[in-house]
Amino acid sequence: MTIKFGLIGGGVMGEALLSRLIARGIYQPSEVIVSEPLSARQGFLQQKYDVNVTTDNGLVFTEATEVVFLAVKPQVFSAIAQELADIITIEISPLVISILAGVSLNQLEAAFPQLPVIRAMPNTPATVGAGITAICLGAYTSAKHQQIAQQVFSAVGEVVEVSETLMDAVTGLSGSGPAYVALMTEALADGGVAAGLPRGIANQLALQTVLGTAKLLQESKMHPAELKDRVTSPGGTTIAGIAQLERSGFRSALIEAVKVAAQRSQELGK
Ligand SMILES: NC(=O)C1=CN([C@@H]2O[C@H](COP(=O)(O)OP(=O)(O)OC[C@H]3O[C@@H](n4cnc5c(N)ncnc54)[C@H](OP(=O)(O)O)[C@@H]3O)[C@@H](O)[C@H]2O)C=CC1
Ligand SMILES: O=C(O)[C@@H]1CCC=N1
Repeated sequence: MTIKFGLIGGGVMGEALLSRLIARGIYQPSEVIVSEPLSARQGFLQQKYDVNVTTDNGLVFTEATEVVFLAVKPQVFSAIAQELADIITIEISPLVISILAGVSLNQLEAAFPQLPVIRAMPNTPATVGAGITAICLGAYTSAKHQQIAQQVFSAVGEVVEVSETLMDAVTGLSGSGPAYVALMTEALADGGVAAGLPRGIANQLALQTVLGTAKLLQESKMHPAELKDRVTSPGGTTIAGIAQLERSGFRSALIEAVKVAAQRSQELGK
């Protein structure tokens, strides 16, 4: 069978994408090739998903007819671009989708001359189909390429299209955001334990509070400030907790975290 989808880098995000694309039947396992340096990881991916595996990134480019998906760390991008320089010819024209933080369309188009390129930023909830991905289109893309990217990322959650100037901000917010929310969930549970709850119950209460609040905000379309007002009884417990969060700079800490992560994304592209 023809190989349609090539993945370079079968790590956390590569596997998240791969698993959903196969589970949803968007690509058959035999239509997929994954390039991975570690043989143990290769074996794992081959056994779990029944896909073709290789250590040869060039083979991924020459075999995949529809999409080559780049999911390596930004720090190895220039080495990979050099390695592939002789392979990129006008005879091959897959859509290149990169999820590398900070790596710009200019850099991608310089590495893959004349090829259609899409820069994207998904996030880890993609693993359970609850991700959100921002995409921006390169100069050689067509409506067909946009449609392919929409289909690929819709398999793992929501998709938004943004201008490239916003991609670092997206990375600082939704790309890195799952880690901030995980940290907050852990801290909420720790607070519960400090207040006397058993660990298991504290974890369950913290997790369902985060999940339920997100669901309520999404389904009701309520502004977060309105929800906060609804929870705070005059002279009650919540306003006491919020006053402490404000004294500790909670909101400003989150704002600064997103800004610093966006700056780091910019630096990674240099
Ligand atoms: N994790 C996240 O939440 C998100 C990550 N991203 C972006 O996704 C990319 C991948 O991140 P993530 O999945 O977390 O990282 P991982 O380290 O889990 O995955 C990268 C994979 O690439 C492999 N690899 C390393 N060098 C090469 C090479 N020369 N050729 C082929 N494969 C190679 C690694 O193998 P080995 O382990 O053997 O080195 C590893 O399996 C990054 O660019 C990141 O910016 C984007 C959105 C969210
Ligand atoms: O931490 C990182 O660099 C990557 C990009 C977004 C999430 N993880």
